[in-house]
Amino acid sequence: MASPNLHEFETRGDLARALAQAVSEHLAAAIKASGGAVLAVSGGSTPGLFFETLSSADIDWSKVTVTLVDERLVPDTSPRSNAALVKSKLLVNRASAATFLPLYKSGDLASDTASARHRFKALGRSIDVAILGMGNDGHTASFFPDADELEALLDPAGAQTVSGVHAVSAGESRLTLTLPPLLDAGFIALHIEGAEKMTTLERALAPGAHLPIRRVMDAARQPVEIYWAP
Ligand SMILES: O=C(O)[C@H](O)[C@@H](O)[C@H](O)[C@H](O)COP(=O)(O)O
Repeated sequence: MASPNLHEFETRGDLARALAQAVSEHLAAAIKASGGAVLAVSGGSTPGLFFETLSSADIDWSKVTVTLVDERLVPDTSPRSNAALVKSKLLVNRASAATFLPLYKSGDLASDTASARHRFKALGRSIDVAILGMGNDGHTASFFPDADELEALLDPAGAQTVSGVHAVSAGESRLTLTLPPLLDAGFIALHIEGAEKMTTLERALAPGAHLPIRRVMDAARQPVEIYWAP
C-alpha cells in the first residue's frame, strides 16, 4: 500500500478551498499535457461546498469531462440523484462549460451499465482526478461491504469499467465505476468530514482491516490524499 497522506483542516471551508485548488491544478496540468481532462466525483451529502468552490476555478472547463464515481439508480429529478447534485453545485459558474457524462440513463440497470461502459470507453482516456467519499460502513464509490458484486468491483485486474451494484445497505440499486478506472487516476482524493468519518477511517487503516476503502488504498499505485475537516 502506498501510505495515504492525511490533510486535516480547521474548517470545511478551508478544506473545500484546498481541495478545489489541488483538483484544479491537476486538471489544468492534464489539459496542458493532453488537451483534455476527466474528473470523476462522488455524490452524497459531503461534497456540496467543495463543488461550489471548484465551480469557480479558473481553468479551461470546456476541455474537462465530469463524470460520477457512482450513482443511485434514480433519474436526475430525484433528490437522491448524484447527477442532480453535480448539475446544481458543480456544473455552474465557470464549470458550466464542462461536459457531463452521467451514469444513469433509463433506469434499467443492465442497459444503463452497458451504456455507461460504452460512453466511458468512447472518452478514449482514463480518469485524471477521482474524488472519493466514504460511508461509515467503510464503503467508497458503491463498493458496499454487503454488495453482491463486491469482489468483482474490487478486482484490480477486472475487465469492466462500470458495474451495477445490488446491496441491501445501499437502498436502491447503484451504478459504479469499478476499481481499475479509479486506480488509473493520477490524483485520488478521499473527502470526508466529521468525527464519525475519522473514526471509521482509523478503523479502516488499522492493521489487518479489509473495509472497501482500505482495499482501494491498498491497491492504489500512488498515495490516496485524504482531506478531512471536523
Ligand atoms: O452515492 C453515494 O452515496 C456516494 O457516491 C457515496 O460513495 C458517498 O461518497 C458515501 O456514501 C458518503 O456519503 P455522504 O457524503 O453522504 O456521507
